[in-house]
Amino acid sequence: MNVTSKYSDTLKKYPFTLSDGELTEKINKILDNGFDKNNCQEVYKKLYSCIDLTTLNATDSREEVWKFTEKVNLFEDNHPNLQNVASICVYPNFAKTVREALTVDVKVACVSGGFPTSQTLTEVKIAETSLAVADGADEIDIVINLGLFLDGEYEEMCEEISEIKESCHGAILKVILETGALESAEKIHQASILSLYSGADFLKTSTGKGYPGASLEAVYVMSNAIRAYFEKTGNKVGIKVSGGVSTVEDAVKYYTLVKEILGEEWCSPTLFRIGTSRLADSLLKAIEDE
Ligand SMILES: O=C[C@H](O)COP(=O)(O)O
Repeated sequence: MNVTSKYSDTLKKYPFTLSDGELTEKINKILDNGFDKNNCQEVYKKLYSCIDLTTLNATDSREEVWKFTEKVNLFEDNHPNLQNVASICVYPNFAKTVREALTVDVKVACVSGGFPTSQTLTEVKIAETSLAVADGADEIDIVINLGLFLDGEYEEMCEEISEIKESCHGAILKVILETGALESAEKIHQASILSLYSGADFLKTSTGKGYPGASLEAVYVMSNAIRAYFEKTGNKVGIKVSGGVSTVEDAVKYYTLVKEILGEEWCSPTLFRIGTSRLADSLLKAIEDE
């Protein structure tokens, strides 16, 4: 058996049969039953602790990233009863700055691998990842090679992810599917399965750059892929919702889908994250308003 058929065979073990109409119906049913009970202060607090607080601007500088980190440091003095965000997510050239500035127990996450397009040489992706980890990154967020995936070149796509995983040297690897660039729910399902079998510790929806961000459909499909993979292998992989998540209502909807599909165990920063540059203040306001 050659390697290409290995990945095609893996996909055959995870058939996808939902029509778009059925997908919408299933999502609506989960939200009708679960949204109201999750729309409460306890969940808002949990959601805050699941945030990957993100700054990914072309204009980011060491000084700005340092100030960004200081706000996270001060959070615990100002909100002694709340759990801090899970991580600060930056470009890899700021790993050292965040690591040096952090005085609280929050992870350093770096986008890598030619983020956000993933259009660079594998060797560059590996070097970028190793250097970010050496500079203090605990977590690495990379995008799949979308061109390879859409061309059906699964072997090359998966081998590259596995090689980058090795260059993480134990850091958590989040694999971004860029779901807004995929053509169907079935493609999102297939990209999920391939990424899971390539060593992803988290599946992540979107980069927040250039394509539509997270959607309920994507999170439903990815959560079900993670569940099916867990049932077959016993491996628990996390899910990160990102790209355009800015309202408390949207965050609670995503939480509700993940909780109903994957269960309570997935509802903590170990297995659930929201990557966002905009949600934190709204969530904090909702916590303080209640
Ligand atoms: O990885 C996280 C995303 O880039 C954040 O996207 P956002 O700026 O739309 O919240």
